[in-house]
Amino acid sequence: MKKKIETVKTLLDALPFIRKFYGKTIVIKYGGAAQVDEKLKESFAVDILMLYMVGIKPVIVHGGGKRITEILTALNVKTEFKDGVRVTTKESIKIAEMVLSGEINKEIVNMLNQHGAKAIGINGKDMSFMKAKSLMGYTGEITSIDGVFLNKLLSENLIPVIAPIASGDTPTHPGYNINADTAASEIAAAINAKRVIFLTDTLGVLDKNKNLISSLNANEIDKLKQEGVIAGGMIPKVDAALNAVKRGVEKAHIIDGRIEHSILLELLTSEGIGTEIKEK
Ligand SMILES: Nc1ncnc2c1ncn2[C@@H]1O[C@H](COP(=O)(O)OP(=O)(O)O)[C@@H](O)[C@H]1O
Ligand SMILES: CC(=O)N[C@@H](CCC(=O)OP(=O)(O)O)C(=O)O
Repeated sequence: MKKKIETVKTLLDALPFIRKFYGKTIVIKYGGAAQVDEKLKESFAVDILMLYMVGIKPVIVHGGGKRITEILTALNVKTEFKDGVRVTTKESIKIAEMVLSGEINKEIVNMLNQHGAKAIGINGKDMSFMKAKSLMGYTGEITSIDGVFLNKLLSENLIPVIAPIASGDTPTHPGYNINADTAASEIAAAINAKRVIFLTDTLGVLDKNKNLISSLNANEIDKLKQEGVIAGGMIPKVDAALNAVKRGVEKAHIIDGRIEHSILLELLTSEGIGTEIKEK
């Protein structure tokens, strides 16, 4: 009996948070360790299901950079990054789409649906909901997102699982590869999400002594980038988080996907993990 009361108390502890987010949209960038470790994949699926079952509307935008690099390397195709963003060639866009929209997207969709959710996998070419122009070869810069379409999916109680490939502007264009952090941020802004959460493979943003920085603003980000403390894949992530809050998303967090149930810890408890990115 005592144990049962404890369970009920635990549930009640989450109530104020559930109330705060009920009916609200949360964009989750699914990347890093949580995307490759089997146990963490399961924990991710359960977290998303929990949000969905209590009436919160998750939207998943996933990465898969490591897997793309693995396949390109196996095929002897060289690949290059500039400031954490892949320079995509005519050859690599096809592989990127195959990996992101095929293998990874369907794995996530299947995992969620097997747990009892109603998830639907899409990329920007579906309904042409996300369009882009060239930034560097076939790496794209998003030009438009159809938020009405995404909201329609949400109103049907579906969980959109989005691969970061955008449609080009001609019938034969192979499309554009978009950095998944950037895509998550633009999508969160387009649908006026309440939160955007970036799951990654570090505690959050670390300082030069490798200590976690719990909160960062635009000026501090600039400084850390100039000093080279924020580098590589963390550059598009902090830029994306900052862009989201500038465009009206209430809060943006970069959190550690290596922690089991990190999403629930962040949203449904007073713990607050990782780094919050603020405008000022
Ligand atoms: N200041 C920093 N704090 C934390 N990680 C950083 C920092 N600067 C660079 N990084 C690197 O950024 C990586 C996260 O970016 P990335 O590999 O693209 O992750 P993801 O797959 O989650 O998008 C970290 O694993 C780390 O190597
Ligand atoms: C243009 C660009 O950088 N596209 C990324 C898309 C996948 C991604 O962003 O994956 P992570 O989130 O796992 O890094 C890439 O090709 O790696």
